Amino acid sequence: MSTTLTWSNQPLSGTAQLPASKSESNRALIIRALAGGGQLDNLSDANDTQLMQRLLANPAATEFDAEDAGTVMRFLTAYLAATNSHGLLTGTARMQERPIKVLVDALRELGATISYEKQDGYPPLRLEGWQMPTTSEEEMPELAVRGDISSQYISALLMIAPTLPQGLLVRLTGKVGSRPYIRMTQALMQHFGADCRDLGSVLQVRPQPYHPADYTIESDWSAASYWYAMVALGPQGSEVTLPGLREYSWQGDQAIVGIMAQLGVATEYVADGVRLTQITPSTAAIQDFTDCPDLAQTVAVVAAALDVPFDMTGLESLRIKETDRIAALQTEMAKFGGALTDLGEGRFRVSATDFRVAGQSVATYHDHRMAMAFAPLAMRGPLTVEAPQVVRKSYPQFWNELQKAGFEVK
Ligand SMILES: O=C(O)C1=C[C@@H](OP(=O)(O)O)[C@@H](O)[C@H](O)C1
Ligand SMILES: C=C(OP(=O)(O)O)C(=O)O
Repeated sequence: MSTTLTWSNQPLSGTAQLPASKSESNRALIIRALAGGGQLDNLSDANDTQLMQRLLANPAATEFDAEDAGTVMRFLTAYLAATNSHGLLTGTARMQERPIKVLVDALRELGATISYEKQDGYPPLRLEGWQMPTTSEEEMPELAVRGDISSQYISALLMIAPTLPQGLLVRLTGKVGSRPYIRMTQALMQHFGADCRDLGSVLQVRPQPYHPADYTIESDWSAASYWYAMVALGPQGSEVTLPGLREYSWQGDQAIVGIMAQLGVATEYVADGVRLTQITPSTAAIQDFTDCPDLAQTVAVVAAALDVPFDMTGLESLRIKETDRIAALQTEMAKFGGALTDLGEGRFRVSATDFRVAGQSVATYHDHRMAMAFAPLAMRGPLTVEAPQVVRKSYPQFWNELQKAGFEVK
């Protein structure tokens, strides 16, 4: 299946609906389950969140399928271990290639019995209960956890920490990627009454139980990035309003505001969200994506289409996400005249030679962000997106919203 997109040549205008943040939603669901209650408003309709809800609703199951959802796989591993559950935790073929050893090693140190069903270090996992090691009464267990593969391991450990008899001290080692996601975890934990402290490379959680609390999930800043791209690439005068985004956000992908200011989009905070308008883009730019890896695809495509030479660093984690996002970007950008060149030492350069959108077909590699990052190119010419249903992972209404905004979606 594929979807063909065409744009009318009119400026983009109006209001677009975003999904709620899947990162906030999936944390709130885990923490609420540990807190024993609380009202969550505006939970995401993303498949990743619907899935988390279904799996948490049936804790006595013997098999849990996290599909392609990284947060579900990682957060549930810790949650099921800490709640002394027994069962198999599995996922898609790609999920079985996404590493989980750092988290499993940490949980084993804390007393969980977990084994690998297939390949060491990767799902599926067999969980066989939890036995706290006998340490002296007051001793807070301390774990050294590397931060350079996925922050989701650290978030997963932090969220279960208030339920451990002595709490937990996590000492982060190496380069720490996706740090804002760790801060979001701590913020939500605190909202539900946990005592967690950020001492730089040491994160401390005291054994103080969660209490039920209510929370309204913010809209998703990563999803907003695709509307930034449409304003950047749209005809002169394009603008859009995105409700549900907050000026003081827990989401690191709010970094899109500063990045897109360099690529021709101004952000104004309005009563209930943001309004995006066009401004003149920079002639060249550089950006570190260590804190906001999910924005990399959107930005690479826009920079190439605008022919703004753009240097990107901090892309290490992109190779182990829904697909190898570096390879996928390189292959698909080349179809239009764009390039993402590896300059070595972690630096990539986006460039373009006669960038043109003229009916090309974009492959999506089971990756929602490949579909959504390339779709805005349709503002510049007709475009086909293969396997368009991939967007359901984080933004099921994406194509409907494009249609409402004036795209022909066939
Ligand atoms: O904790 C989270 O909600 C997420 C953390 C990030 O992953 P990594 O920590 O693996 O970079 C991000 O890419 C993912 O989409 C969501
Ligand atoms: C990487 C992503 O998700 P996850 O790691 O949770 O599968 C994403 O949504 O871009």
